[in-house]
Amino acid sequence: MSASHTAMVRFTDVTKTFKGSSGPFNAVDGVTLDIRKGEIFGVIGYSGAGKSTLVRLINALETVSGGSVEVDGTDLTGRSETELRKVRAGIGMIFQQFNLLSSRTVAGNIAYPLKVAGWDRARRAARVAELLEFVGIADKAKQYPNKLSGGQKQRVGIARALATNPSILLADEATSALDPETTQDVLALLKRVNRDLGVTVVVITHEMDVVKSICDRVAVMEHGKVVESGDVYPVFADPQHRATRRFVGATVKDRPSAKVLERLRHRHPHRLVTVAVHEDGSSGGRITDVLRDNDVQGTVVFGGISEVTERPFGSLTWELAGDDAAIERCVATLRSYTDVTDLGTAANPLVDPRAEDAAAAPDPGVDGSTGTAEPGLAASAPYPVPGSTLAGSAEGGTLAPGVPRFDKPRTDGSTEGGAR
Ligand SMILES: Nc1ncnc2c1ncn2[C@@H]1O[C@H](COP(=O)(O)OP(=O)(O)OP(=O)(O)O)[C@@H](O)[C@H]1O
Repeated sequence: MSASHTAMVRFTDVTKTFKGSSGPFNAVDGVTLDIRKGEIFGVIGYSGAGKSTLVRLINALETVSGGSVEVDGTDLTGRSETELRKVRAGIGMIFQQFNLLSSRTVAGNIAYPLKVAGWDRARRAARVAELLEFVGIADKAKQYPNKLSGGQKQRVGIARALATNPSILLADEATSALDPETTQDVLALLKRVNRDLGVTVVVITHEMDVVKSICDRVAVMEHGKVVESGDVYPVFADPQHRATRRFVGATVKDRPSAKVLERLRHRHPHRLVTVAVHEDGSSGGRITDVLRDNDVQGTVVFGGISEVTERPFGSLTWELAGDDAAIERCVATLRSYTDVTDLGTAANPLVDPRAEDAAAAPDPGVDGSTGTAEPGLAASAPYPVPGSTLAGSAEGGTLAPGVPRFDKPRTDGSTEGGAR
């Protein structure tokens, strides 16, 4: 559904202090943020960043130490338990481990919150049938949770969370225990919950892929603070904070890391430049025009294009060979309409700070300040483009027949021609 600009949740200078083993610390530290009615909002951060605490403040499972949280216009500060229960009734929640009652059937799990809310048997049965249909597991009504797959369990969790018609759904790492294919199915269901039912969805995750797939806007958290927030596409296209660059780099994997770059330079000693492919997806054709007009030979030696919020996103790294002045003219022209990162030549190498940040991305389960693990490297994707040559020996190997052209981005979110 299209989001309005009215705040469904408003955090104003919110702090949550816990007692730690070495004294009090702020798990949430001065957060000011609006989550709009009707949007899918992502909160991303490494383990311990404060995401769960922030979200638990929305349904008053935690209370603020400072600042205020408003839900649909109601300030939660100083409310009685009875008043908070009313607010909570409008908020559903799903969890990584599903939290289903093992002693109840699927139907029994979904009916449970309706029973608590005092619905009579006939109304409960009708609502449960409707929800089972909506989440696509009508045939599993009489099964017990231990007979279900992870994806089916999460569908039960979603149906249960939606039972009393909440206006907000909080999803705390809801796909983290699922395989990639099931993750996509559950994310598609969350999108339907948002679009068809008008529910505002707040997604907590440590995976930028989740944000990339379904979120309208995102907040990046580190050490209790929101370090960056905004519409998902611009955050991907121009990440400002190091933590954001790490998340983006780890999911898109379109830029060669220092190690890969070193190998590329052996095979491609001429000028290397990384050219961003954004929004309208037309930069591919324009690059070849610019090269042709300046009599510069271009070869794609690395790259990846996928989709972010259903728009093309990624970059291609080119080797440019020709007259120095002509190459400078090409780079200047390309810079007039897209982002160009100059990687220099084998003799005069330059680094890409974004690729460096991505390569330094820690394991998602680890706090961002301490990790040093390197994410998997994308194999490069050499493929022919009009007016340019193919890097026969480029990183990552051979040219598969039918490899799509770079100006036709794939829609499955994967790196073209490369392992992910
Ligand atoms: N009730 C509590 N008492 C004390 N410390 C807490 C409490 N709840 C959370 N914390 C601490 O607050 C910090 C933030 O935790 P939080 O669970 O919000 O982070 P997170 O980003 O959701 O991480 P994860 O993905 O690992 O759950 C962590 O250091 C955590 O140990």
